[in-house]
This record gives sequence, structure tokens and C-alpha cells, in this order.
Amino acid sequence: MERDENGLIADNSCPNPPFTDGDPGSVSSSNFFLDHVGEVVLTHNSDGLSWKLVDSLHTEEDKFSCLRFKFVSQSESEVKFADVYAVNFIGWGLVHESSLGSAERSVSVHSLEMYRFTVHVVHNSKTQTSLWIPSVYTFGHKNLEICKTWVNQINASLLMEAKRPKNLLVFVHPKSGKGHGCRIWEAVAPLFSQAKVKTKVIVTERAGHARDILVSITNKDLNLYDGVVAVGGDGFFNEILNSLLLLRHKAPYPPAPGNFMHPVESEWNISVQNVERTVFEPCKHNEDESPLLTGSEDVGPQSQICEQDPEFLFPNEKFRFGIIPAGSTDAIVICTTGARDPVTSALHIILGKRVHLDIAQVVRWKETHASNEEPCVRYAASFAGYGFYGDVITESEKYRWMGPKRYDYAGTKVFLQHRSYEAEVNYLEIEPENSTSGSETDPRVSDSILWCLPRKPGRASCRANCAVCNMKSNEAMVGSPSLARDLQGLRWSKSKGRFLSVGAAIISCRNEKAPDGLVADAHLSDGYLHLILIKECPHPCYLWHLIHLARKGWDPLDFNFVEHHKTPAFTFTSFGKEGVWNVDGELFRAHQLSAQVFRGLVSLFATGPEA
Ligand SMILES: Nc1ncnc2c1ncn2[C@@H]1O[C@H](COP(=O)(O)OP(=O)(O)OP(=O)(O)O)[C@@H](O)[C@H]1O
Repeated sequence: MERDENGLIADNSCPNPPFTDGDPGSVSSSNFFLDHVGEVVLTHNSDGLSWKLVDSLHTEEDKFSCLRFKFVSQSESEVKFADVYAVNFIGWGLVHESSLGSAERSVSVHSLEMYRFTVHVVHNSKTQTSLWIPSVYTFGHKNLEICKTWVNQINASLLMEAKRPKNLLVFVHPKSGKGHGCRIWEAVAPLFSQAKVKTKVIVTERAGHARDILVSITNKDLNLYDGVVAVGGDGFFNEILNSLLLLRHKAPYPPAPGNFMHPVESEWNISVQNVERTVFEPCKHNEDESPLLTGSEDVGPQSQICEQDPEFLFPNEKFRFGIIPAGSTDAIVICTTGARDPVTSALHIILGKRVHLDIAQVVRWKETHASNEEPCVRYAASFAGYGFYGDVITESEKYRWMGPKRYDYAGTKVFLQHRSYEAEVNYLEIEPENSTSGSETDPRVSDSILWCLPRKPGRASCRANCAVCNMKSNEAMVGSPSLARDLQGLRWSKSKGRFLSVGAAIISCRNEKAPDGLVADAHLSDGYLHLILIKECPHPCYLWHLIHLARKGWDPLDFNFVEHHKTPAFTFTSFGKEGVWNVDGELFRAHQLSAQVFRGLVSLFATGPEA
């Protein structure tokens, strides 16, 4: 076999010189050694790289080798730039050329020294498509210039790929979940370095640390980042989300309980100026760690920052949120990536994926029956729940040292108590066919078997490029309150009685304990939440509901004691002295509250789960 001075086979069938015109989109080819494969003709196309093994073998045995190589190369002969997350020149070193020995047909490996560059690519796992696996191709050439030119050209092509982040603010919660937050970040950090994504990393020292940093950061500084990444659980993400939205999302509140029967327009006439007067103040309660907004206080220092700075408001097309799962439940990551895998999440972030996420604005009007305070806002990305859910979070806080197991323990304890709570829930009815028509407004039938929402066959669950989430016509625009579009022709319905729980699922809330989630067909950004009311029922029935929740393919909502309403807004009043809510896994005391959905208010570095 004849080789030229670069160690490559003289190959007249590959006339193309390496890049000549400097255009990363043009087609160019060069011969390279592909590590562990052999000599290939590498081609740079407009949308990716492809390569073919050079057919250099001539003997009968070599034909076998050649066929074998072709088979290998055919299955791995191209990568799209959309899947390439890094290309790096790695200098002089060994490249291994595999070939089959002629007699025994055993694999032998020859090594050659040359200049090399690596192309880092994402593949879908064959067994679980939502799982992303990084792989690397090492190409070698004796000529330094050729190697560097290719690296530059590929990098130029990657720069043209849509909206990849360059600078990220990363918060790591070291004690999240089983306490592996730092280790999880250390495992994925090299992916960010390879991809040349700069990260400013802050390891939190206490609850509220991320919040304190984010509420004092100026808009100018925040604008330096393409997004913020939480390495932690749903509760930690919620802290970060609230820290940004409470100051940087301006919108009127949803109707307060009791006010909803008035025309909704009157609520919406609250001027944005009023909302701008809101200030940040730490919550008075130990459990409520997040800062809260009140409606009538003096303008605080953070608000002044907003005035002096260039504006930074949500919705924000450029700025995205990322989550690298390290928590106890990680429902948001599972619902938005289809996997609970730090590497997959890191790759979603690096490749600049984007999915819009509905956010619920939850407003507490009264903390206890007797209290008389200003409204207080909290944002939720996945779930807000009262009754059973509030009790579990209250109980589990006592056993934080147990790690994720605290939820099993607290859940069992609360389940055995089988408490129910008297309350009134009002919700905007948007889709009569989606709930048991008329039953909610008619007290004579509200306790009947008509409560249940029969499982609707053919309902699509949310997937990457979901048609429902992408639908624009007649729907609220991204970032706008879903309630706003429902001013005309819609009515408020009421459900009153004793409830084991009142839950509002903004997304499906899929997790390892509930493989289909609470609401299997909830969408990431359709502008609705799913109100799930579990009426008082015999203990075994509730157990049966929980068992359904834990089984794949079983419907936990298909019971006559369960009401399910898809709605953009609801109000809640407890008839007890106080009430405890669980908002994204964090405790929130509220006796009276209301909530509304903002369609796709924030963007996440994710695609939605793959089919
Ligand atoms: N260094 C820290 N020490 C203690 N608590 C912290 C620290 N950093 C953040 N926190 C708080 O811990 C809470 C829970 O965080 P996280 O969600 O990551 O944990 P988790 O174990 O998954 O719990 P959850 O089930 O709520 O998701 C958050 O409210 C966050 O504010």
C-alpha cells in the first residue's frame, strides 16, 4: 500500500482539496485517519460531516476486511451539525487504524502518530430514545494546517447552528436529592468545557442563597448570560424561577376568590403601573423561604435596580432556564427531556434546545382565616397542591435528613391519617367536553357519579415538537395570561365540599413514582393547568387511586370521586382556619388563593420528551 508523505494513501478518487474558499457551508473533502476505523475521505457538507472508508485493500481476505469496514462505516458515516456539540484540536498523538488479520480474521490495531482533532456528537440511546449519549470521533492528519483548517471550518458551521448558549450562570445545590449535587455537576462540567460554553458556577451554602444572588443581580449583569442552570431538584429550580420572575414579570393578578363572578375584564384593568410598585420582601415564615411580592409597600432597592438598568423582563426570547437533575423527584426534567439523566440535560443545554413552559402565577390573598395582608405571589412550573399534598410536604420537611425516602415515609403517614378538608374551588370552564358537563355548577349532581372524567381515548401526550403546544391560532400568545383570551363566553364553575386534595398540575408531573404522571396528557405550553379535585371518599378508594397513580398505563383520574378540569385559572378558599399548599415541592401557606397560567412564559433548554 503506497502512502504519501502525510501517511495517507495516494487516492486519485478523491480529487477535492481541503477547504479553499473559506465558506463553511461549501462541500469540501480531505483524507483523514478516523481513530479505530482507518483511512476515510471526510466531507464537509452544508449540514454536517460524512465520511467513507478508503477502499484500499486488494486481496480476497482484504475484500472481507473491506466489506466489514464498509459495513461499519455505513452505519456511522455521517453526523449533522445539529448533533455536534464540540470540535477540538487535540494536537499530536496516536491514531489507531484497525484492520482484520488475513488468516485468523482477528482484529489487529496499527497506531500512527499525527495531528488530531475530535468531533463530539450526540446520539440517541437505542433502547431509550430520550436518553442522549455523547460520543467522539477522532480524526488525524500529518499536516497541522489541514487539521486546524478543518477545526476552524467545523467551528464556523457550529456557530451558525441555532442559538447555542455561550455564557451560563450555574447554581449547584450540593445537598439536593441524595446529596450528590456537586458530583453531578463535576460529571457534566467537562461537556460544557469541550463545547466552550462558559459557566459561572455558584455552589449554594444555604436555602435562599441562589435567590439572594438573583434578586440583587442587575439587569445588565443578567444580560451577560444566555440562561441560568439549576443543578438540583424541582424545589431548587422553583427558587431560581421565582427569584427571577417576581421582579421581572409584570402582570395583573388573577381574580381573587369571590371576585371571579364579576366580569373578568375588571380584574384585567389593573394597570401595569400598579404592578410595578410591587417590592420584594422575604417571607415572614420560616417555611416559606422564597421572597414574596406585596402590592402596596414602598419601592425597594431591587426595584430601583430595575429602573436604572436596561430592561430585563419575562417573557424573554433570549434567556433560558436549564435544569440538571440532582433532586428527589425531578419531575420537571422528566417531563421536558423524557429522561432523568444529567448528561442528557447537559447536552440539551449545550445544543441550545428550546421548549416553552407554562408557568402558573399563584397568588395568596389570605394566609389564615383571620389574616388581612397584601397579596403574595409565587410561581409554579409543575404543580401546586393542597390537602394531602400540603400535608406530605409539611411532614416530609421534618425528615429532610432521610433524603428522597422522606417522601415515602411522610406520604404513608399522611395517607394513614386520611384527612379531608372543606373548601370551595372555582375555575374557569373552557372545554365543556373535557369535564363532566354541568355537574360542577349543579350541586344536585356534583356528588354523583358524573364527577369522574372518563379517560378520553386518543388524547395526545406532549412530545418534542408538540402540535398542541405549537398551535397559535385562537390561542393565547406565548407569555400572555391564558385567562386573557377567555374573557368572552366562558363561565366560572364551582366545586364545594370536603376534599382529600386539591391539585393543579401545570405539566404531566411524570416521575419515577408516577410513570404517566398525574395527568398523562398535560402539555408543556398549551396555556392550561389541570385541576384535580379528590373528593372525600373511603380509604380503600383513595388507596386504589394512589395505586393507579403509581402504575404505567393506569388512569388515576378515572374515578367517581375525582374531578378533572382543564382550565386557565381557578380560585380556592379553605373553610378551615388555615391551609397548606405544596408549590413545586415547596411549602406555601394559603387559606385563600387564586392561580392563573401564563402560556409558555419561560423557555427551557430542552426539547420535550422524544416519542
Ligand atoms: N446549600 C443548601 N443547603 C440547604 N438547602 C438548600 C441549599 N441550596 C438550596 N437549598 C434549598 O433546598 C430546597 C430543596 O432543593 P431541591 O429541590 O434541590 O432538593 P430535593 O431534595 O430534590 O427536594 P425537592 O423534592 O423539593 O425537589 C430548595 O428550596 C432550596 O432553596
